[in-house]
Amino acid sequence: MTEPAIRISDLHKHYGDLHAVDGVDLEITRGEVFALLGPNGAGKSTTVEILEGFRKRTSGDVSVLGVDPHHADNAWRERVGVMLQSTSERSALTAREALLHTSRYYSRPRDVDQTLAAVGLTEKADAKPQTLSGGQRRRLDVALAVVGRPELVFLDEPTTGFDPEARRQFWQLIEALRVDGTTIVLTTHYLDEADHLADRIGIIAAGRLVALDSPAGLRSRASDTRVAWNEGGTARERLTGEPTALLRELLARHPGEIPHLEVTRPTLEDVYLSLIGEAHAAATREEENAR
Ligand SMILES: Nc1ncnc2c1ncn2[C@@H]1O[C@H](COP(=O)(O)OP(=O)(O)OP(=O)(O)O)[C@@H](O)[C@H]1O
Repeated sequence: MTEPAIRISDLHKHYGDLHAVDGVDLEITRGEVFALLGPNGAGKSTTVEILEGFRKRTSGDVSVLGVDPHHADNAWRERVGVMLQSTSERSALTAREALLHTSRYYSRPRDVDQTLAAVGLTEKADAKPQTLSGGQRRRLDVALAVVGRPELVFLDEPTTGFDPEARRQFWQLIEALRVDGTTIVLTTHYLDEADHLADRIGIIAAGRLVALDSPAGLRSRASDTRVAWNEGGTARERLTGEPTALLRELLARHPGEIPHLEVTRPTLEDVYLSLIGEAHAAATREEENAR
């Protein structure tokens, strides 16, 4: 079996009394696109920064591309792409110059102009970062993270501030990286993004991994489908685990069209919100028991 890209075992990070990461176990396979979701303050960035080698852990074992990131050297850095939050903000270099400069640190970099095109910045190649919009600057940050052709790339909230078209373009870039065999770890607050891109999703709440599954696997945890229709001028709605049986019943009652029929499968957002709600309820119970 090949070594996973990332292996985390019983990871803890404490800031004083706060357990920002509270016993996370996780393996991410090579070539996988993995999305880490969770509410603000859940511990996503802390976890990712430990994996990037930028933050010291309190305890636990971490291996990234076979190396403990806390003791990583330049050879390891070359294999790992990191999207820093708006690194490009205060650069005196143009977008193309910044990419060229960064690409020189790598032995097999991507073509700079192709990378600019992949993030939709060709027209802004000669612009200085401070003249770019927030979304464009973030696209440059993404380009800087991938120009070195890393084996593994960390993208922390990569599409925050992107317009819908830029987000679709970013999704295409991720698909292209996936085809290249790049392992991708991204954090996001956009559930549709995780649903669209990720092979697996990890949901983290209060420093603990509360779910780990494929998008389809997560969606299937919500059993109830919403069926809405109109009966005798009154809007009706039912949540059911057996929508087909309900539809048969309705068809028998309505020989023609069922008026205003709507059948809605639960979304990933429904499942996410219910998991986060359960995690908060469990944390509150634990706190009360500890008192
Ligand atoms: N340097 C620090 N010192 C003290 N507490 C910190 C520090 N960095 C983060 N925290 C706390 O640790 C917790 C986890 O923060 P983290 O940034 O990992 O969350 P996150 O899931 O990335 O949130 P967001 O979605 O808002 O980016 C938060 O309660 C935060 O306030």
